[in-house]
Amino acid sequence: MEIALTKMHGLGNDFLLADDRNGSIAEKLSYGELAVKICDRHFGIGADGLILILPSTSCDLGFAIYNSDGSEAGMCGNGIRCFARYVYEKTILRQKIMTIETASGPVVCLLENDGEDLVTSVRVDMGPPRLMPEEIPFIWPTSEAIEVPLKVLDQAFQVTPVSMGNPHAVIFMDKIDDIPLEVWGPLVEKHPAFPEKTNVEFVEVLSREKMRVRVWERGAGVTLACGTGACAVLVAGVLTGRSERKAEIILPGGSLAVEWDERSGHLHKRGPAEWVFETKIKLF
Ligand SMILES: N[C@H](CCC[C@H](N)C(=O)O)C(=O)O
Repeated sequence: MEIALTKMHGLGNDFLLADDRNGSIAEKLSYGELAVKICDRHFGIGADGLILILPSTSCDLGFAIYNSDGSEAGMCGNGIRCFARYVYEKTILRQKIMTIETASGPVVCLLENDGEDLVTSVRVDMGPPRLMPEEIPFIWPTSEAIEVPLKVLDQAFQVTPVSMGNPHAVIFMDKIDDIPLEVWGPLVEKHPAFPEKTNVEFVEVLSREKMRVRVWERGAGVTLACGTGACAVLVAGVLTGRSERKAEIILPGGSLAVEWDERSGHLHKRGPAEWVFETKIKLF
């Protein structure tokens, strides 16, 4: 079976995109199986995840995201920008404002471009944060969980759980450069308080408008950036009194401008989406 794949990235958070609007891939193998095969950085092409372009009866198009471990996620902030640029420049959907159906609800993207009609950045209305423990999900006895204790090894982290359609555990620290991310990350990701596991963001506050983040992603491990994570960090920064509602979120792969709009309650973020290469693979 031959599959056309396009590699793109958003701040180094890299994805393989496949157009399966006709369902020809899904007929042969599950998207989770395909993700595991092609995202492996040694036995496959290598990526943090697989993104599918799908039909939709309620929105302009459908979007699905599978992590490199084959698990499906409800949303992907960097991936949706790549998706929007892909469908626009491949003339699948030649409109600058598009509504995309995702597993966690509709998302609106606005394409920005230079004179040559090449997309230079994408603004995304990411919708509202979900903060009730049962929405995240996070096992907690009360309706509010802001900076609550989470025991991991000899650490008692203060966690602010936030969902952007996928779960995030935001942990503020004085310094993040020397933390054992590959030790703490998976322990928080798989902590029993998060029944569907969680993405993990360790945050260093530089000012009320600037925060630095290191990310351990659910189902993917260390990534250079996480768009939903950047939104979750801003929400946690506001809820804990550390940040304004508009801030620069600095990730290892680059920065995202994120705003928690007071009027709508929605998160808005703006960032790049880059092409890497196109290929066709034969799966054996
Ligand atoms: N690993 C995430 C999905 C990818 C999200 C991330 N790449 C982003 O840009 O938001 C999860 O399992 O919820």
